[in-house]
Amino acid sequence: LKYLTGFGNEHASADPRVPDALPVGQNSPQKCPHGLYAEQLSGTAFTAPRVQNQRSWLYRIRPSVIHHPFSPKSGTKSWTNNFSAIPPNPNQYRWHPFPLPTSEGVTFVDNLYTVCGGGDVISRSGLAIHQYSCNASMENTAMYNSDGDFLIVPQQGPLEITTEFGRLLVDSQEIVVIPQGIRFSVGVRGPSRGYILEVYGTHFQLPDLGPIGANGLANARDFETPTAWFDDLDVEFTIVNKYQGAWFEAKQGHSPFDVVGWHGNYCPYKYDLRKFMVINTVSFDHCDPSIFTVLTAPSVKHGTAIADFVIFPPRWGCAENTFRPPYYHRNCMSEYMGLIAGCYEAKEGGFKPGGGSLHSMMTPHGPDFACFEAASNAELSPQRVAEGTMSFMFESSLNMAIVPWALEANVDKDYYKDWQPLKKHFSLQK
Ligand SMILES: O=C(O)Cc1cc(O)ccc1O
Ligand SMILES: [Fe+2]
Repeated sequence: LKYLTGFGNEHASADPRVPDALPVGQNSPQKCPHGLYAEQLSGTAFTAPRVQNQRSWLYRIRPSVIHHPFSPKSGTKSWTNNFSAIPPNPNQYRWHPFPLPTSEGVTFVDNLYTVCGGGDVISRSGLAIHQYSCNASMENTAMYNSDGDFLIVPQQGPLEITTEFGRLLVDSQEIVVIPQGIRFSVGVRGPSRGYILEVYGTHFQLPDLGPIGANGLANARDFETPTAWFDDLDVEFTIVNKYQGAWFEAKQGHSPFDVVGWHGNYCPYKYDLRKFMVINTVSFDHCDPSIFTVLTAPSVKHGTAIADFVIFPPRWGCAENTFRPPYYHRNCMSEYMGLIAGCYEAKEGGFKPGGGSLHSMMTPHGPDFACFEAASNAELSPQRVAEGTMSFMFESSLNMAIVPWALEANVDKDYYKDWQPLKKHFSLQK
């Protein structure tokens, strides 16, 4: 697969079978090349400031409008975007790895599972955190989200994603962003599992680098957008739509992946987390995890995100006279964590790949007992931190509610015991 590189670029792409598919010098000629239809997909208000404005023009065999009416889709009982009526729960939560399907033929769209979230889709500000697990490819089915953007983090199994903009292969240790409204279909090669961060009313952007300078963290050139690819299939297709947190489906007589060429800056993209340029202390103390921000979905309050996507990649630890793992802390933000591979530096046990944890607003957390004792007594030579690891955090300025089913299923009921053995080391003698 070929990709176009760069974050937020104004791209143009035509399927190599029809290299002159794009109109020249204008978006909407009286007749488009090759009898294609022009269709604009807007990702921001028409009048959004130029630096934020996002839209793409799609040149397709048929416009998206040719479909039958939507009716409610069944089988989505573990999904919600409505967090307003859920009883609050301030406890530390940890979940065992999310189970893989136990029967055959389970597709991505069939097995989506909400864990927690906050804000709301109607007033267009908020987030939701979900998991998926599946073992079959979506056939003649496409989905799109009217409510917001999906940032998908595969933990096990590569995803073969077909979109209106072309095809992407997204393996574990990579992430993909499918912005609001873009139709896509997910293929898998076997049992597959991962996490989804959904944000509404905002889009992901690269964080400012401030004094770091012009380079570093996730470099813009490492983001990859698909190149145009179309199929011309006159077969029955199901279009699945999530709208105001509810799932619908509609039939149409052709493939929605019929975009022969497109141009614009509103498109899906993927990023390989192993390309992240890690910045950290070379003197002393533990830096705040904001140094590991890959993407941020800003709120209207500057510097305060609806959600940050933060990773903890392998790196060197060399801080002197320092307790090197994460500090104990209480945060005015909500922190959901997941583990893609390996072991997380603040936990010696219990937190497993495919699992998750939530430390809600002001809920205390930090290294478990074994981690504290080991790191307090470790020799402070330069050390690789957690070779082969990749964990992440979805950090939000919103207060999140845990959905009722995630308070029951898969919960590690012993999580609080991680900290109970922490000893009193205090002594009046220095
Ligand atoms: O809670 C966590 O493990 C995430 C985290 C990591 C870190 O290095 C500093 C603060 C923080 O919240
Ligand atoms: Fe934390």
